[in-house]
Amino acid sequence: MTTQEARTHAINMSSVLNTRMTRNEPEEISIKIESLRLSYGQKEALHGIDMEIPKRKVTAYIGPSGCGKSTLLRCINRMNDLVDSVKIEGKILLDNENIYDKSVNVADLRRRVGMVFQKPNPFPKSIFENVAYGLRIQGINDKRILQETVENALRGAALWDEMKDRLHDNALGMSGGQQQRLVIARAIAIEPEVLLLDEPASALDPISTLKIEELINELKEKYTIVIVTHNMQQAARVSDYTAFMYMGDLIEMGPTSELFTNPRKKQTEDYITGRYG
Ligand SMILES: Nc1ncnc2c1ncn2[C@@H]1O[C@H](COP(=O)(O)OP(=O)(O)OP(=O)(O)O)[C@@H](O)[C@H]1O
Repeated sequence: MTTQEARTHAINMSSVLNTRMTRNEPEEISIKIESLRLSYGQKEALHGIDMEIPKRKVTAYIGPSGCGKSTLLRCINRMNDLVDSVKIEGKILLDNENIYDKSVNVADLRRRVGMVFQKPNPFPKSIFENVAYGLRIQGINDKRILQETVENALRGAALWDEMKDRLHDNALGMSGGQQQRLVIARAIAIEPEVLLLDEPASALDPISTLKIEELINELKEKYTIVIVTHNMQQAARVSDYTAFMYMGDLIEMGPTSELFTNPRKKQTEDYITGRYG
């Protein structure tokens, strides 16, 4: 990219941000990551991350492929525990409790910290049963409670109006964008505190992407949201805070408007102006 192109790119980014205010007031913190190191076998993928994630805000992780965004995201609900060779040191405090403490029940943790992946993964069941799933595995089978929860979750995921007459149809018959909102409804049905979104819109068309972005904006009223995205415009549109990662390190984190218009580190500037990545 030429210097002129980089400048134009930066101007485009700042126009995405032009309605956003710089935030300096202290935020309530939901998640505190302290000296987090993670290795897959002999290879260290996170080299000691310290980060504070504000409550009921959207925090975006950006950075070049392989820098550790998804790995860090998966640490927040201990999904990496499922990888055989993994070794994790450090702490992640969720409301001041270390989620890596031996006393922590991982199933409880995953109820508090829901996750949505890049590819929608509904179960081959009805729309209703997909959303009710989390309640059913908690042993809740009361019809009235299930109906109320499913309706609220579908409303919360902006799907109710589209789906209210199709609740007993198979979820696999929905479009990709609808399936992704269904998976979000499934996640919010059990009222988590945190929602982790790993590139939730990268497999979707532009209109479905827009719907997911609008949804994220609404969901942050109730949930702390952390999103991994490859798309810097998307990070600029949906997030309040952005963390730029590079090769297993957190390079800088700050209010999105500041990070994109006035990055403190040269590596961040090079990345957001498209010089690498
Ligand atoms: N299950 C795994 N086993 C071994 N190595 C892994 C595993 N998952 C990720 N890695 C390695 O850890 C590093 C960080 O990967 P990660 O997927 O977290 O990066 P990322 O920034 O999310 O990348 P992308 O944007 O391409 O998804 C990479 O070098 C990757 O190859």
